[in-house]
Amino acid sequence: EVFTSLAHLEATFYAERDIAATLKSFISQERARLDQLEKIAIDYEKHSAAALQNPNFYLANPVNAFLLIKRFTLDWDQNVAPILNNNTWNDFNQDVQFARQDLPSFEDLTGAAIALMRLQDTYHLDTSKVAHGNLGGVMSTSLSVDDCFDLAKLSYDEGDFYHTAMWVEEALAMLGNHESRKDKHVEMLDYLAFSYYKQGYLKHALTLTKELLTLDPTHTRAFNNKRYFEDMLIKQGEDINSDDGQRPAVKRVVDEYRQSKEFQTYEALCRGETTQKIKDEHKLKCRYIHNNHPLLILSPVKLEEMHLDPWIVLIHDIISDSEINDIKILATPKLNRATVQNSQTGQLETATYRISKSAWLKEGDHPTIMKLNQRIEAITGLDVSTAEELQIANYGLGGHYEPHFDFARKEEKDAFKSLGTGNRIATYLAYMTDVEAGGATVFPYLGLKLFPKKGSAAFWYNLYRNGDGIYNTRHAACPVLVGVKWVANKWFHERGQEWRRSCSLSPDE
Ligand SMILES: O=C(O)CCC(=O)C(=O)O
Ligand SMILES: [Fe+2]
Repeated sequence: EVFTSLAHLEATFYAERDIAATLKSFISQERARLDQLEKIAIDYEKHSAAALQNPNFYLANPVNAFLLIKRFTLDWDQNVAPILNNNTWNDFNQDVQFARQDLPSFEDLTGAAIALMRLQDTYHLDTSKVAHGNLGGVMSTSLSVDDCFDLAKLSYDEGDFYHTAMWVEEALAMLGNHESRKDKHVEMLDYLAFSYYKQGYLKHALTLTKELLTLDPTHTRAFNNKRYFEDMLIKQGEDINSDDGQRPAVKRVVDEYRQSKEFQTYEALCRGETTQKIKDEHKLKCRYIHNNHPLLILSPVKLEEMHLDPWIVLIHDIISDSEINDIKILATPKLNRATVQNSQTGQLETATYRISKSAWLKEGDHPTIMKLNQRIEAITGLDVSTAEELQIANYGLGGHYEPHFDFARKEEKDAFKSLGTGNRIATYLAYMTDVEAGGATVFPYLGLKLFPKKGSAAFWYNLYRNGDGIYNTRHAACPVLVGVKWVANKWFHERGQEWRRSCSLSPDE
C-alpha cells in the first residue's frame, strides 16, 4: 500500500497511538516480571555470599547440600525458568503487527523521498534551506545529518544521482570534521564520489576518492576506484591532477517532456511566476449572479472572471465549511488505497503522474451532495443529471496532476463512450481547502494560475458550441508544497446541455 493521500497517512497517527498503548502494557508486564527476576537474583546473591564465607562448613550439612542441588534443578525449573521464558512479547506482538497494517511501508518512504525531490525541483528549493526546515518560506521540521544522508541514499537507490549528490553535500556540510563520525564521513564521500562519477564528473569523483583515501587509506574499493578514474582520465587525454576541488555545476538531467516549454511554463506558474500577460486582463469583471434561479435570487453568488477567452471564472463562497466536512467524511472511506500502477510500464505511479487518490461520490447518497448538485446546476445553468458524479480528490505528499485536457481529443473517440453522454463540455472544480503553499491550478497556454481558496470553485467550458475542444483550457494541478489539498470535480457532458448552454454562465461568444 502506498500512502499518497494525506487522509490515509493520518491513519498512521492512530496506529502510532495504538502501538504506544501496546508497548506501555508490555512494559508494565515486563517490569513486574523483571521485579520477580530481581528478587531471585538478590536471593542468589545473599545465599552465595553467606555460603561462600565457609563453603565446606555449609556443605558439610547434607540438608544444605540437598537444598543447593534442588535450588538449581527442581526449583529452577519450577520457579525461575518460567519467569525467564515468560517473555510476553509474543502476546503483544500480534497487536503491534495489527497496528502495523496501518503504518507506512518502505515503498511509502521511497515515494515520499521522490515527492520531496520533485518539490525541490519544481519550487527551486535550496537543499540547505529544506534541511533547516524552510520550505519556500514556510517553516517545518529540520533534518538531521542522518536524515539528509538517508534522503541521499534513497535517491541513490532510485538511480537519481543528481539528488544523491545534493543531499550528500548537505549531510557533509552538517557533519563537519568530527573525528568520532569518521566512518560516516568516509561512507558519504564514497556515495558522493560515485554519484559524481555517474553524472560524468570524473575529475571531481577522483578528487573526492583521494579525499576518502586520506581518511581511510585501507579502503580497498576507493583504492580501486581511484585507479579506475585515473585510467579513464588518462585515456581521455586529461590531466589527472588538474581538478580544482570545486563542486562542479551539475545540471539536472530530465526527460524531453520536462524540458519542453509547456512543462517549464507549468513549473514557473506553480512557483507563482508570471509567464505571459493575461490577455485583456483589464476587461475582467466581478459580479453577482443569480441566473433567475430560485435558489440564487435571494442569495446571488460572487463571480470573478479570471480569463475571457477561453472564459474561466471563479465563483466564491459557494460551499460551506460544514458541507465540506460532510464531503470529506463521505469520501474518505472511498479513497482508493491500492497502489496505482502505470498501465504501460507496470511501474508504481507515485513518481510521475497524479499521486492523489480520488473517489466518486454516488449522487443522492447524502443530502449535502444533493444540495450541492442543485446549487451547481443553479450556478452553471447546466444539467447535472447527465454530469459525472462528484469526484473528490485528496492530494498527498507533493500530490499533483501534470498538464492535461479535461475533454477527449478527436483521436480518443472512446474516452467517454461508456458514459454515453458525449464529451466533457465543462469543468466545475471546487476547492475544499486553502493550501498553505503550492497546489495552484495553472493554465500554461494562458499564463493563468488559480490558487485554491476554501469554498470557491473554478468553472470553464472545455468545448466550443460546435463540440470542438478548446485547447487553451489545458491545465495542471501544481504539487502541494505545504498543506493539504482537497478538491471536488464535477464534469458536465454534452448530452442534456443542448438547451441550456445558452442560458446562463456561458460567455458572450
Ligand atoms: O486539482 C486541480 O487543481 C485540478 C484538477 C484537475 O485538473 C482534474 O482533476 O482534472
Ligand atoms: Fe483537469
